[in-house]
Amino acid sequence: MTKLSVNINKIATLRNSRGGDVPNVVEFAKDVQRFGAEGVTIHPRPDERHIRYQDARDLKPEVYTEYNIEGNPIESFMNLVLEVKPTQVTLVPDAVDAITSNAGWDTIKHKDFLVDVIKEFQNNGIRTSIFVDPILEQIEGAKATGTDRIELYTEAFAHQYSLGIKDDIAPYIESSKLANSLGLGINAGHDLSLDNIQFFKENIPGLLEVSIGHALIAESLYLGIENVIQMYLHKLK
Ligand SMILES: CC(=O)[C@@H](O)[C@H](O)COP(=O)(O)O
Ligand SMILES: NCC(=O)COP(=O)(O)O
Repeated sequence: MTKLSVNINKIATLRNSRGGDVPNVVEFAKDVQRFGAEGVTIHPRPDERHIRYQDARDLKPEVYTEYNIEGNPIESFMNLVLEVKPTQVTLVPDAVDAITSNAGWDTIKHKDFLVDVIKEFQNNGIRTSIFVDPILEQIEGAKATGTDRIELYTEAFAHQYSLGIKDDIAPYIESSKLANSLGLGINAGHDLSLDNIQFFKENIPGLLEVSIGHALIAESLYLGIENVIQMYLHKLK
């Protein structure tokens, strides 16, 4: 069974665009769990352009499913995660000015750094996952860091799938088989959607969790807009 963790970054983006508290990210997190989501993911970035560090703290008492915090383990992020103690931390090597995550770790080059950081989180009872491209050497390198899980970076798969090219699932299948044989748990994320999720899930053995944000929020708008328009029209009669 694969758990769905809803990434609520985009709810914070919308809230921040008006400076108030609409939509409220904590209420949204409570709702997605009430509707069946099995986890809540946030990715606080250093510029706090969407999720703020204070959101991470405010969410803690309300996330009773899996709480997953993603980010680059710079000092401020590490302190935040060690304070909040989520279920899982997902380490992502993104640059401060990155528009969104755009690469997995080089687990070989950054092995010593990752070993130290991962140990620190695990010693505090926090499960670790590291964001990786579907490259066999990088999966072996991930194993050597001591991480509990990997998160497969699915942007390349999603892009090819949207063009009708399904063969690019192959490196993800090979990487998953290797991860399973090494005892690494497998998560996946980035640009997964209603369109591609079933194909991805059916092909990846041992997929434990997917975190989905951008497409899921856009799909919620598309699928919810008719209902809301009807409600306005009713009030305007
Ligand atoms: C690691 C990953 O793929 C997601 O966290 C994604 O990067 C979402 O972050 P943004 O919402 O800032 O694009
Ligand atoms: N880890 C991936 C994630 O949380 C959401 O990525 P996306 O669906 O916003 O691309």
